[in-house]
Amino acid sequence: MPKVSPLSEQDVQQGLRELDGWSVADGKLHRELKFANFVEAFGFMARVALLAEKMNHHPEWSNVYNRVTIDLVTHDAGNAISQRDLDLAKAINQLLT
Ligand SMILES: C[C@H](O)[C@H](O)[C@H]1CNC2=NC(N)=NC(=O)C2=N1
Repeated sequence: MPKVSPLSEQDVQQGLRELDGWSVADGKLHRELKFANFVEAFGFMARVALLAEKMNHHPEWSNVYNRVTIDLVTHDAGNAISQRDLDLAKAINQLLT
């Protein structure tokens, strides 16, 4: 039994409407970001890392020079998208404003 409820497809689509820059790819909330340089990209990642730790919800992500690719999925929901993913995506977007 998953410890966290997966969201319905409809709830995911509804959530996406309020999340600029995010899509669903391979069943995960997905966003690709490009920064001016590596320091900007890694600085962003450091801020997201603190946020993720505070929210106890952690991204799958990668960095190549000035690009950061983020995938959000909930392992405790059987690797489905849950409200925790929408909440983290929203908090990440707020960091970018
Ligand atoms: C024990 C701890 O609460 C869990 O392992 C948390 C930590 N971070 C997590 N992050 C993600 N992405 N999914 C989870 O299910 C999850 N679970």
